[in-house]
Amino acid sequence: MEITKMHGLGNDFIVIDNREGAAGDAASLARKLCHRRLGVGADGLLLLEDAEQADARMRIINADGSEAEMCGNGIRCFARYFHDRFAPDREEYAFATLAGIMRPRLEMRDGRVTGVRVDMGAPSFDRGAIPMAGEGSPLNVRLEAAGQTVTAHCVLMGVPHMVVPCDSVDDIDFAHLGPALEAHPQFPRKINVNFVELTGPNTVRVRTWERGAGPTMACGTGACATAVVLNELGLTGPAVDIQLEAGCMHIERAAQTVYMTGPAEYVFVGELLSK
Ligand SMILES: N[C@@H](CCC[C@H](N)C(=O)O)C(=O)O
Repeated sequence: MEITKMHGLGNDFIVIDNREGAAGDAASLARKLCHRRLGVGADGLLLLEDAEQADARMRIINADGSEAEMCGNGIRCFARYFHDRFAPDREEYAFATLAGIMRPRLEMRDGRVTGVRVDMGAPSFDRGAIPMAGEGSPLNVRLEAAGQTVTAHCVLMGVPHMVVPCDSVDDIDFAHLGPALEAHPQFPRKINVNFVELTGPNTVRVRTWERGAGPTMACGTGACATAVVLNELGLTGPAVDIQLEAGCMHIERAAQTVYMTGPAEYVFVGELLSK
């Protein structure tokens, strides 16, 4: 079976053409291949499947085998993969995901893909949609986790996200707070956790602890969630640069949607000898 390793700002994926069911039991394949020592190493699997009302379906299986509704960095990689293999004459695609249809557009220079801009759809502050137990606005929640009290702002951006502003993302107890908040009992389907630090009027550093994958180098839906929440709180304008260890993602909040722009890179194409 052919596998393609790709990444978006270090959030890494193994892409598999699963139109003929090559992946088999996707959860156990993800756990095996994503393992950093016993497998290839990745934050998740991206499976390409047929879709009726879109160019293709993208499924995202986290490293722990759980299936997520959407993946921002993943869809940029998926768009580049789809372009190179199936539709090199086009630059815009519609991909079905569990969070609805996503519309990436490739940015090209001299015939090369330099980035991908994606219409990520509308954020939701509906408690039931996130989903989140209790009452009141998800935009201002106090939570007890890992012996600390945390003020969090929650939003559904295809997948559930919590945004936790802090003075410095380097000084938080990431290793304990991340998993404790991810699995906090108030979130029945768990949640992605973004610790965010404003570094300028419209620039933000983000450290994400992902549901089903733990610490990742970047999170596309997390970057969108961060931009939406900070804008909603009046702390930034509608467009922000999200600063990550491996580079930058640009997020723009529009009236009914959010646009994410960032890179999508290949690591290698290889053959898996046994599942
Ligand atoms: N890395 C992703 C999000 C992947 C899904 C997430 N782990 C979840 O389970 O919600 C991104 O770039 O958006």
